[in-house]
Amino acid sequence: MKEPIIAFNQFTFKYHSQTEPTLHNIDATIYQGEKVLILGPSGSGKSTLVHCLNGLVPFSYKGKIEGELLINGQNTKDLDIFTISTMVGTVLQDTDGQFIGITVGEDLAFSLENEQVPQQEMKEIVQQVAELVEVEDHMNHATHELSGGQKQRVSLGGVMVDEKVDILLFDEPLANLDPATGQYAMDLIDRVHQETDKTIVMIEHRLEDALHIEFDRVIVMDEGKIVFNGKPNDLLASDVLEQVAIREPLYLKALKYADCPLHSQMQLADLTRLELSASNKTALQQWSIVQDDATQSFSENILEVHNLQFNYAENPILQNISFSIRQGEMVSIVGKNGAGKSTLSKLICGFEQMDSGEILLHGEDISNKTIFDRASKIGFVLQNPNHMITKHFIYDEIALGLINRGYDQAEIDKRVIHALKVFGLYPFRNWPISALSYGQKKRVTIASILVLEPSILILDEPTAGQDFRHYTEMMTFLQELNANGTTIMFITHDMHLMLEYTSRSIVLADGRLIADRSAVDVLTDDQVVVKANLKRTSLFDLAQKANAQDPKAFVHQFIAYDRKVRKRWL
Ligand SMILES: Nc1ncnc2c1ncn2[C@@H]1O[C@H](COP(=O)(O)OP(=O)(O)OP(=O)(O)O)[C@@H](O)[C@H]1O
Ligand SMILES: Nc1ncnc2c1ncn2[C@@H]1O[C@H](COP(=O)(O)OP(=O)(O)OP(=O)(O)O)[C@@H](O)[C@H]1O
Repeated sequence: MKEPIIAFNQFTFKYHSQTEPTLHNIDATIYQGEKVLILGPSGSGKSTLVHCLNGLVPFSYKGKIEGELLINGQNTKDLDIFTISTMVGTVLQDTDGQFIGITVGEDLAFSLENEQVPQQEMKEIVQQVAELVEVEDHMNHATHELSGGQKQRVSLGGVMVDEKVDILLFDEPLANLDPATGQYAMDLIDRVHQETDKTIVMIEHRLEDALHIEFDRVIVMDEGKIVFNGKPNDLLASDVLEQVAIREPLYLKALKYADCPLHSQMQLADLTRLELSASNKTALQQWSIVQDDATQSFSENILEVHNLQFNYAENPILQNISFSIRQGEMVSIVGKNGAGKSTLSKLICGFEQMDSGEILLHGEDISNKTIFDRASKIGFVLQNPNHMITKHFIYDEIALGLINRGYDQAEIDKRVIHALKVFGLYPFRNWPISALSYGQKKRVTIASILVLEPSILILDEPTAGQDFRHYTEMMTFLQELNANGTTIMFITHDMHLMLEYTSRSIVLADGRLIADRSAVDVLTDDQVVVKANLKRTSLFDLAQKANAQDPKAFVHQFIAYDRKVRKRWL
């Protein structure tokens, strides 16, 4: 039997600024070398739990602790943050808060420098790790010049360099990674685990992607309490995930919709090993075919991009990009980390100036328009909410754009209160933004743009860091907005989101547009999938495994049925 490495005993934690504890009576033991996944809806206390483990609670985030937390048998109340950091390494949810070095190379070398590792050895280790996380071409780049996914890779590399820590904590390591890199990151974490026997604790909303590797245990949290602590297959056979509104792997949801009972012996956590009986297969094949593929017709182009070219210094970032968006469309922009998706959005909104090409809005060239001018027509929601937020209180943040545009107080109140309600933020309206979870902050930033009622809305990964209920609410809200005439473009790494909500996908790889087709067509074209680091949805694989006649129709059927079921939540 392995030794306990982490033990929460009747552990309760209350932030000073809160009236109620965020964590209640947590009892959980994690053993040396275990791989544990922590799930839970937004605001359930997952990050707080992780912060207790790495010492940020109570050293940076003050509050009151009751009960005890032991790491390696030592009570954390007797330890300082430096000692904790020698035992626990963390990849934070917001990677920007974590970078120490100015360049990628310096950042990766930081912990080795602290340990006074000889120069030559340090260089070799840093090079090796940079190659592992595929950032070796960016060693001299400043960390703020990286794309979201590249930052995530450097953070992963940062903890892997650090050989002395026994426990590795990952707070949503997949949030900004493209699907293929996400799988690669999970494999990498698994490999580090196999080679070092470190204890791995991971928080991840993308359950299906996390289950790409085998976890020993899953802990599910809800409202600061543990509601499940057991094997992945047992969890997947239970209805716990449904109760706390966490998205189950799609292939399992499809089995449930087709009335196939799930048992933990069916190897539910791994689609490649999933055991389907003959009757399961028949049930899936008979899944009635509903084509909801009504082709929409759109009128004029609202946005046109012609031969756009953009370099950062000497580096070509976007080359020869041309596409158009029609009034009323909802389009996804997908592709590899660093492909240029965020840069493209910044060029459209005027945060960067293109080197050549043309951008037309309603047929008019907007190249000379300022960011402020463009912002009343084109709303842009950044990937990282902390890059957008400037105010202390939620209400003020959402009202800011309206105040800048000179709306009267009554109109401001009306719009802000409506947005607070729609985004589930009304109960928190008087809170400081610093007391919100990452997902909650993200919703504040989207609300702050939507109150301006732009005619095109561009969102950079709107659902990253959101739990499933908020994901559904957000996407339903965007759909309604779209149905009422707002044209929407969003960047996403979530393949099912792209399939479910957008009729058309623009695919970028290495600065070039490599496909502009229906989402289903994109995801069934293996060449495009490989080139742009995308991933087929598991629904296709399940349909094939069940010998269903038409896997595409199976996916459509799932989307239509699932949408009806989820409408009941709203
Ligand atoms: N620094 C803080 N000060 C005060 N309260 C906080 C602070 N950070 C978090 N909280 C409170 O703790 C609750 C849980 O936040 P936490 O970040 O642990 O949730 P989470 O499960 O990780 O959510 P998400 O999935 O959205 O990141 C929040 O709803 C908020 O009320
Ligand atoms: N300020 C900057 N200076 C120099 N290079 C930059 C800067 N910002 C981004 N880059 C580079 O431009 C390329 C495109 O970045 P961009 O953020 O547009 O990618 P992305 O497709 O949105 O990626 P992700 O999916 O990881 O968010 C990357 O190689 C990145 O390193």
